[in-house]
Amino acid sequence: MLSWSEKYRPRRLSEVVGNEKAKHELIEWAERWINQDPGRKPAILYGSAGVGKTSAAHALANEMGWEVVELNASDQRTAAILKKVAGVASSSRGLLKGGFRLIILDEADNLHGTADYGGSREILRIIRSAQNPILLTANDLYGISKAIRDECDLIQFKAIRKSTIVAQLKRICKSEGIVCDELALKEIAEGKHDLRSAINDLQAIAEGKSRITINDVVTGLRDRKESIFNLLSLIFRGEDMEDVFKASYNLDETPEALIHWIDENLPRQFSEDALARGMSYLSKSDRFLGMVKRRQNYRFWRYASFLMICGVIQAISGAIDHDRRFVRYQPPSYFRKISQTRGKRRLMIELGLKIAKATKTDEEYGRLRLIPLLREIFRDMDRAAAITAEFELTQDEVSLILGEKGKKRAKEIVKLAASIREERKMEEEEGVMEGAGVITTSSDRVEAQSERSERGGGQKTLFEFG
Ligand SMILES: Nc1ncnc2c1ncn2[C@@H]1O[C@H](COP(=O)(O)OP(=O)(O)OP(=O)(O)O)[C@@H](O)[C@H]1O
Repeated sequence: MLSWSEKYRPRRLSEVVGNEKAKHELIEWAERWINQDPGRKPAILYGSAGVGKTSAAHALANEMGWEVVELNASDQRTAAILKKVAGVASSSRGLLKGGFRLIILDEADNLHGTADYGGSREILRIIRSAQNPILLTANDLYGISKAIRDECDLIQFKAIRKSTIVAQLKRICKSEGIVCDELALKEIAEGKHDLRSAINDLQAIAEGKSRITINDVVTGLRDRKESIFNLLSLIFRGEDMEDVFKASYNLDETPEALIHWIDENLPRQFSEDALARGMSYLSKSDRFLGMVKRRQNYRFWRYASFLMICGVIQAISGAIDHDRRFVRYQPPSYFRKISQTRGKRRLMIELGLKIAKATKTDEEYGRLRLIPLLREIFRDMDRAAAITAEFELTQDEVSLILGEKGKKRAKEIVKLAASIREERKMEEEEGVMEGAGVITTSSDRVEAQSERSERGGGQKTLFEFG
């Protein structure tokens, strides 16, 4: 069955509710392309999930009569594929009326996985030579590299107001022939800022009903929220393996998320042998999750789920009678850490790429091996400044290399690096002048040379110790 969020995906910009300013900016942006305005650029539509960014992009293309070439997160966005698909699309004009192809790159803030290696650079190349309009969408604007951001127009999609959500839900109910009181719709919209999740909740609650009341909503929403807690309690109570495994089919979470829930809560409920055995099943399960990632083969999810659910039930079977105490399950702390360190990890990857480029190695080597080495080398201020100048590192990147409490030192290093770069530029200019015969006398040269050594420039090699 088609999900309602797909069924009711807006086809025209006027059907995209809310975000009037963003829609207006989008139309102006499209006009710049139509008029071949010299200031036309690709654009980034950014804002939280489910507020209509992708829908607006498609609706725009539909209204303009533009063909759409779309790459989304599930595509293997290797640089090679990007080159083939987006490269072709961005250099040759479409055939339909309007004459453009609109290239939509969904989740452009998610370009850092292995599959996307090199993708960021490729996108930059494509947007620089674009002959067709390109729209990137992103939840996190700062998840897109600065280089790309600088080359794009930015259009923000804001959270959708509760009243707007309610009005849209009302329209859907009407079209589905469902009688629904306003209070129930308000309850669904409560605390939400996007339409996708509101529509999904409405559909789940309305299934098999021709009328929805506030009670249906309250119980419906509670059931959905509790499903992960229910599953955990079925596992930890050691219920029938087959039943629990089947119950997991209805869970609105991936095995990748479920393993974190089990991992977080298993030690809260069990200890010693049962815990050790349970953890060993989780580690086996995790290997299959790794295979899913590496090979992009989702069939392994089944084995992973089997091991984390049935394996854990098996592992704790002897301990259940001892461990019947009530435990309040907690969401995985891993999720919290991930969201807290997201920006830092991204910066780390960008730094790895920069170092890799400068040292002709790869990103992983740069990040895992060379950053720790640089941390040691950076104890020496002069060398730190020389490398910073050579690699063109920013203050944030130097701070990252220095680690905790390195902020102040990073500032000094970057300042010194700037003066080294300045000095080098002067030296180059002097060289040119010398070549052109401007500095002719030997005393001029001696003066220039002694000035340089006074400033201490150009004496040490970058990685020289001691
Ligand atoms: N502003 C809107 N007007 C009408 N429907 C919307 C709007 N926003 C979201 N929807 C509904 O939610 C669904 C998902 O929206 P869409 O894919 O456009 O969101 P998005 O902002 O691109 O999210 P993501 O960042 O996850 O890609 C649409 O198919 C539509 O049913």
